Amino acid sequence: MTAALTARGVVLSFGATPALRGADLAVAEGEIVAVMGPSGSGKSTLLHCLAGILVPDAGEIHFDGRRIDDLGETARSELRRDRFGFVFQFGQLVPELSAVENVALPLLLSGVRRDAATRQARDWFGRLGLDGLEGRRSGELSGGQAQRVALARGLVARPRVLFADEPTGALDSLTGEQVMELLVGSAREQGTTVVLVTHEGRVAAYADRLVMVRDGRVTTPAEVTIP
Ligand SMILES: Nc1ncnc2c1ncn2[C@@H]1O[C@H](COP(=O)(O)OP(=O)(O)OP(=O)(O)O)[C@@H](O)[C@H]1O
Repeated sequence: MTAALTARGVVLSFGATPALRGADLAVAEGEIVAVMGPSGSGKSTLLHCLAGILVPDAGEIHFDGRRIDDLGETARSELRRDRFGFVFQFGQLVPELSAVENVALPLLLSGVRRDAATRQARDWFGRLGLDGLEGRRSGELSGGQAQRVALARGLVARPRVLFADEPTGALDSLTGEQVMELLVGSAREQGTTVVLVTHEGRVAAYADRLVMVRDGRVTTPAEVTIP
């Protein structure tokens, strides 16, 4: 297996609160990995370390064979902009922008010209069943529609890795499943590796593999059930 993304012995505390205590995870190229575990166990912190948002106190993060946790802030933010996509629980669309402008944003930030960025962004509306909603602002979209727009924004720049933190957490189960179908379908189509944090078993079931985070460490589900 070629690992796209690896965490080795990652330790991180917030002040006196330990969040990760030696987390190890290797995610293969194109793999969709679900991360589950109790509240406060360190799932989001692990995702943020893998994505170069947080810098571990100890341990290493490697992406594409290159160590990334020791890069400076600018290099890490360029890496996030050029190689990674993100979808969060509440979509976090920019409320002042239209749906299509939100989707085009990552392309514009990467230097794609506005007309080309808008064209590429528009393509996603048909693919995700959002035709006709291009001009709406986030306040004029349902939760499921807003999350599909957020998904389009996360994938439009064809990231190598999509980080999804509770992408269905604010949706009812049917809408959540529709979002997951689109997320997984689109990621597979473009070969995007996915790290998916979720509380829901039925959401995790879309992944190729499930790992558990407990007390700041990664285990497999089998290890958890062995007494
Ligand atoms: N910014 C922060 N400042 C202080 N403590 C934090 C911060 N972020 C997380 N923590 C603490 O670190 C630990 C791990 O948090 P994390 O958010 O990674 O857990 P989680 O498994 O994602 O939880 P949840 O499922 O509730 O979202 C928790 O004890 C949490 O309170």
